[in-house]
Amino acid sequence: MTASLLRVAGLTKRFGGLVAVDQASFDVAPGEIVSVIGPNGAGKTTLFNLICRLYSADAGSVDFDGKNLLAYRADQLAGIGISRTFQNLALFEHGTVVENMLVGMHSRLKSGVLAGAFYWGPCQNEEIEARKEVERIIEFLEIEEIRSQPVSMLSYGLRKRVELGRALGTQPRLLMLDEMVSGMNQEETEDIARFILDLRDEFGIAVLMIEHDMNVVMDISDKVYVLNFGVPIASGTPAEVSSNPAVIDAYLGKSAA
Ligand SMILES: Nc1ncnc2c1ncn2[C@@H]1O[C@H](COP(=O)(O)OP(=O)(O)OP(=O)(O)O)[C@@H](O)[C@H]1O
Repeated sequence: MTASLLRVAGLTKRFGGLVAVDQASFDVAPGEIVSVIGPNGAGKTTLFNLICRLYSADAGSVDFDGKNLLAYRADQLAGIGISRTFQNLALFEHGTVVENMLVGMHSRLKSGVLAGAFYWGPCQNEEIEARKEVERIIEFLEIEEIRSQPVSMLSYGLRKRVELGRALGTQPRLLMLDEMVSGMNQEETEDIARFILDLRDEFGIAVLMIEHDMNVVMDISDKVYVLNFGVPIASGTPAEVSSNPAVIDAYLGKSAA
């Protein structure tokens, strides 16, 4: 049996009378790509926000690498190996590609703000290491040519790639991607799908992603977890889930079945 990196058990969130996530339970193994899918309002973003500690859970547990994740604050997650992108781009618009990536990395650098301001001793070494790491990520994501451009000048697809790069800057073991390819054209989508596979294959990074693009989900996921009205209705390989009658009903409606 593969040890799990992330284990979600019975995770529940209520907003007043609405149960937005109702006893979600699933595992992500090291180096595994797991997609969370479901129709609009199914509870996917709420599930992500629970795992990322933006919301507190009403019931259930989340363990990451054997640690009780619910005991951590959102700002501590990068330090223990979890990184996330957001549905809406969250970049520093006037900064260059390199600057945006460095901002992401500073959350995990150990030197204090004062040392950073004066570029002292250990801080100087960390800064050099951070810049080397940024260069590795830039090469991996094939964005050398735009490294000095302000993010505001870039196409949507390239901005998303920069956001992915920034998330990688914290050297995560689990990367959480929220609708990474929404709004992308086919070529941009295929590029991102390839990068996600390479992240797993080359660096062993596990990926938990919310994704509406079913081609991407079916092509690259090891496992798929399906929510509908907050309730888990299926989990399994892409082939198992796509032939599951409950999933077909949830997406197409019973009348189409
Ligand atoms: N902060 C909140 N307060 C009250 N209700 C909320 C809140 N956040 C989400 N909800 C409700 O919880 C349910 C699940 O929403 P959620 O955004 O998690 O779904 P989703 O699957 O991510 O949807 P989408 O695919 O449209 O992004 C919805 O009915 C939504 O209206």
